[in-house]
Amino acid sequence: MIVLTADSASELFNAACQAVLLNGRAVCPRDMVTTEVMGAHLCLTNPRRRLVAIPPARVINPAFAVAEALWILSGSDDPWIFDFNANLRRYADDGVLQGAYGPRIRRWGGGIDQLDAVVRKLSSDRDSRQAVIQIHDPSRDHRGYRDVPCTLGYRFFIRQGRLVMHTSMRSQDLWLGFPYDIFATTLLQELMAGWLGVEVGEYHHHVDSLHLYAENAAAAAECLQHQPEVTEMQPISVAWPHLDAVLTQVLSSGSGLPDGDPWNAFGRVLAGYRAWKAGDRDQARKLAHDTPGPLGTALTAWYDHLTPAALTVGHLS
Ligand SMILES: O=c1ccn([C@H]2C[C@H](O)[C@@H](COP(=O)(O)O)O2)c(=O)[nH]1
Repeated sequence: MIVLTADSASELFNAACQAVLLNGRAVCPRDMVTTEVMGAHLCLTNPRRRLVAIPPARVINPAFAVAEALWILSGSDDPWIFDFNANLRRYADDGVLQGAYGPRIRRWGGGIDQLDAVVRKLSSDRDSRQAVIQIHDPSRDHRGYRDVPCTLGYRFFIRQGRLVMHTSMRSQDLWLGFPYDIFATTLLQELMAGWLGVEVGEYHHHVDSLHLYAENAAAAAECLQHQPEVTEMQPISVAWPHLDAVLTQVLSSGSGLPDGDPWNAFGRVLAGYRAWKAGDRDQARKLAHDTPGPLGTALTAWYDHLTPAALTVGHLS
């Protein structure tokens, strides 16, 4: 069991890499060698410091981080997400990621919007311990699909005027999964805090199997030689009744959102990445340059890091 606390996702990521490399044991599920720590409690004290960056050892694709977070929040399982990360296609059955979180969060059992349920629960009982979002679904997750959700669920608590969030994961790939998962979950936490009219509190990430695949172990060790980059994203919010309209706007074109609005920055990052994939490198770099804050810087870093070989095989995370 490891317990780590940090003020930024970058520092938490580096501390977790160190802990897994030092204490991990080899296991081989699905015939893939990993180094694993059983039981990890990772606490992020400032959830707006959600971007993992350990340049040059770990550079993430912020466009995929944004795209995946919005894809989940919008309740989607649409394959458009593969445009932002071609690797995900490998986990699809019938062209769809059967473990997609979005439909489970927004339409559990075909109808229950669990975001709405949490908003209502904590609005009516501020101290409640019942604000749960369930993701693991035994009626679907034992059917043999390739994609079984790694996240079991989320819990939310208002304590000392702040929204504290807990996530439980059965399985976490520290290298490929963690930077994107923590981006999405802490964005959900911040939006939920806004819906409830409270500040953002601590974020707790509980993982059963925290692992590094053998192919990423050397890169994880390399991270320990570099300083974690600490950045903080500007506060973001949207009124609960407007969530779906804003998501649709950002995901379609991003246009019409005011400059300086963090949703506008999300739209630019998505548009920039689409331009990059369409081969318009100048426009892609311009959009990254014009995106204020750490997201724009991270997107430029991602473009700089891409190699021609990586592009040809579509290996984009
Ligand atoms: O949100 C996710 C989804 C998947 N994974 C990783 C964890 C495992 O390495 C792999 C799924 O494999 P199984 O645990 O299902 O065997 O994907 C994550 O880290 N985060």
